[in-house]
Amino acid sequence: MTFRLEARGLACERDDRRLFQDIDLEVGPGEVLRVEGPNGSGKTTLLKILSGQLTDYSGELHWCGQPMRRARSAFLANLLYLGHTPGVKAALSPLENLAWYQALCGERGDEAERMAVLADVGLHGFEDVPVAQLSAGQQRRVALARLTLTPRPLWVLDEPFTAIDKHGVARLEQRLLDHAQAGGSVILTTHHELAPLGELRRITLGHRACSVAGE
Ligand SMILES: Nc1ncnc2c1ncn2[C@@H]1O[C@H](COP(=O)(O)OP(=O)(O)OP(=O)(O)O)[C@@H](O)[C@H]1O
Repeated sequence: MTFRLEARGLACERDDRRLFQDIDLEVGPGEVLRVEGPNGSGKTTLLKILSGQLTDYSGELHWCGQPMRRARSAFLANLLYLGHTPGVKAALSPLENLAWYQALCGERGDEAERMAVLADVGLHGFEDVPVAQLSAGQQRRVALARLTLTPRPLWVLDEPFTAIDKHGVARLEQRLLDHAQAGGSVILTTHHELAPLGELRRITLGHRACSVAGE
């Protein structure tokens, strides 16, 4: 699996306030990049830019050496983005949510697969309960089930550990590590202290100059 997301000279302003500037980064197979910074420093904004959801920025984004505007459909076919809210439909059950995700991705899947993935994220017995009746951590787990259900090489995850219990955190850390070791890559934000995650690099927002460092 060969792929590379590159950003050169990224800068973004909101309401005449510069959030970040001069961001250069590259992410490829086996790599994990953690975006750090205090509340309001622009982490979510940067992740939305890197996942092709925002276009009001300056600088350049390339996917596999091609400008993003030309590579967009190939890029999106390789991307799995999970936002800082679970993004699940409250009126639907976990099973129905996963079927809906699969339909959005143009996949049919089957119910046995969805049941197995939900059991894997600790939702056995809750498959048919409306998501509105699940706890915050259980709702997050429905979203996290997509990591297994919709295999994609590049994961962009905004605060994926939010509301997850201690055991779930350890499972998710292992899941991120396994993904990187299998040749995938992860860009994430988290206020949670991470266990060692292979090729972890950090980019820190919230200073006049942004910094990128290895572990
Ligand atoms: N659509 C928008 N319009 C105007 N301002 C925005 C918009 N989106 C974000 N902002 C502002 O940009 C700043 C950065 O927001 P962002 O959500 O990227 O920060 P963050 O680092 O992810 O914060 P947190 O750690 O609290 O999640 C905030 O001050 C926010 O109010």
